[in-house]
Amino acid sequence: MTLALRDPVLLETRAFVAGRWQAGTTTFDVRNPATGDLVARVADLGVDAMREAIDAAALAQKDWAARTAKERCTVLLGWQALMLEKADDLAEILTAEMGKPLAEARAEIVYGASFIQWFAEEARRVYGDVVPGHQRDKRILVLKQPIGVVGAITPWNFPNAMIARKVAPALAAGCAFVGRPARETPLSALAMAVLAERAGLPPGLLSIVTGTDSKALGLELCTNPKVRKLTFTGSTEVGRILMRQCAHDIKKLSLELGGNAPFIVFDDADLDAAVEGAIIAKYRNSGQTCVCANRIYVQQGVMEAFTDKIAAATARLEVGNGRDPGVAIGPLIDGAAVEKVEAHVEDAVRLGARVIVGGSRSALGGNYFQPTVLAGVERGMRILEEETFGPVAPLVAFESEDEVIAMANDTEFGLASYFYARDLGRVWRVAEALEFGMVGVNTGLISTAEAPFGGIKSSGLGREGSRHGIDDYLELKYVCMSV
Ligand SMILES: NC(=O)c1ccc[n+]([C@@H]2O[C@H](COP(=O)([O-])OP(=O)(O)OC[C@H]3O[C@@H](n4cnc5c(N)ncnc54)[C@H](O)[C@@H]3O)[C@@H](O)[C@H]2O)c1
Ligand SMILES: O=C[C@H](O)CS(=O)(=O)O
Repeated sequence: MTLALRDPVLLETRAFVAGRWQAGTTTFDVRNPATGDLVARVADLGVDAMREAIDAAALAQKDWAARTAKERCTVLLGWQALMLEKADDLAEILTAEMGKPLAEARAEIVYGASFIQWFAEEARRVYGDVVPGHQRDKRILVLKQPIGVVGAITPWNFPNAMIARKVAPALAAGCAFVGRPARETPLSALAMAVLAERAGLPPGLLSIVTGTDSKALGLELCTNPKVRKLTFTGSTEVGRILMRQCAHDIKKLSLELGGNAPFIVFDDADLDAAVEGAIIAKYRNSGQTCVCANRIYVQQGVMEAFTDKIAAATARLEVGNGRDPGVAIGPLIDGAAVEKVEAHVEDAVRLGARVIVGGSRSALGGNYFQPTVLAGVERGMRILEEETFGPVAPLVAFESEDEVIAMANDTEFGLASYFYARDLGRVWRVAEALEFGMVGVNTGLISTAEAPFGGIKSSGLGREGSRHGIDDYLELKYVCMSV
């Protein structure tokens, strides 16, 4: 498969390790989920390369931290500018390896770049404290210093933005960064490294170590004492493994994990707005986002009207290759993802749910699944208990506010949640009662660099973005000075 890139150098297949592009001795295939075509063969590196990257990061981090915040800011803003300048090529690469529609891929590039801009600016506002002393001869200072070498492991569903959301605060804070992208989607991370090098990031400060041995590469990041923080985005299951592996070194951890977002439509909602929000929250990235509406609760009085509207909107969504204009639902990442979605639908129907729209694999075959609306979904069906990670909207009826709050909170996860209502008292009550890290009120799209993204319970630890995001890459040092 040949990509039509204006800047073909961006399709880099070597790993970026310790300031050098390394081809390694073996490669792994990256294939287009839409067609199965080979996109590239990428360097398949192992633990030795990971150690080399970590060692180089430890050396480069000292000088980087010694630079002024303004100097770090300037380099990061140059990187951000290059990402925006090359957004079309970066989007082509992203769609080729991950499958999402091109328009969504380009939006992801802009979204990723916004984190680099945000934290470039935040770098200059890492303030410490001068605290009134507890004794006449004492002066209390609180310094904020970079934590050091940061290891990062990222998922395939947002191969640019999930790197950017981590590397930006890390570098802004004065840390060094060693990233290991998902084996399904390494090319976006490597293209970002090409631009980082062009932007003048010092050699060794940023490494992208590509390889298929997730466990060994991850274990090195978890157990190498030079790595002082691990930031992970992915499933809760893997997050638990990494948390255990980091325990020995008491590494600082950021975990952005799984979700099971409720989307609640009350009877005082603007139904057209609720449908618009549900379409975005459910079908963005073909349902493959951690904040997708996984459960759609509709108050009984408006269930029929809402069902008709969301069914009509869903039926209009075009399924196809993400490169084709007008396509809203691209392929899922692989066959296993299709099988999971299919199993959720079959389980729900077996237990009494009704297919309103879609309901099975697309006639296109391969990794395509029809956008689907299910009615009559009830507790006990897998589709409500597990993260479907696909284009299926399960509709669940409810009667009262208390009932739906209890159902919405009845999950181990606590990442995103959404609801549509116009009564002000209800908005406050429901927003405060939902046990999630994020709540969208009358909107289905909440993710932005300005806000703290993250969850509670089994959805993870820490926040990415906002003025809070950089704190996870800093250590507080208390200086007690006797004068
Ligand atoms: N909270 C968030 O911001 C967020 C964002 C995107 C995805 N996710 C979650 O990620 C999941 C989907 O992504 P995925 O399938 O890539 O998740 P995953 O957990 O299977 O993999 C994530 C990353 O971890 C690596 N990995 C897998 N096993 C590992 C191990 N034992 N040691 C070290 N690394 C290992 C993978 O290669 C990949 O790079 C969903 O649960 C989704 O909700 C969460
Ligand atoms: O699923 C991964 C991302 O966090 C989704 S978002 O674009 O940040 O909402």
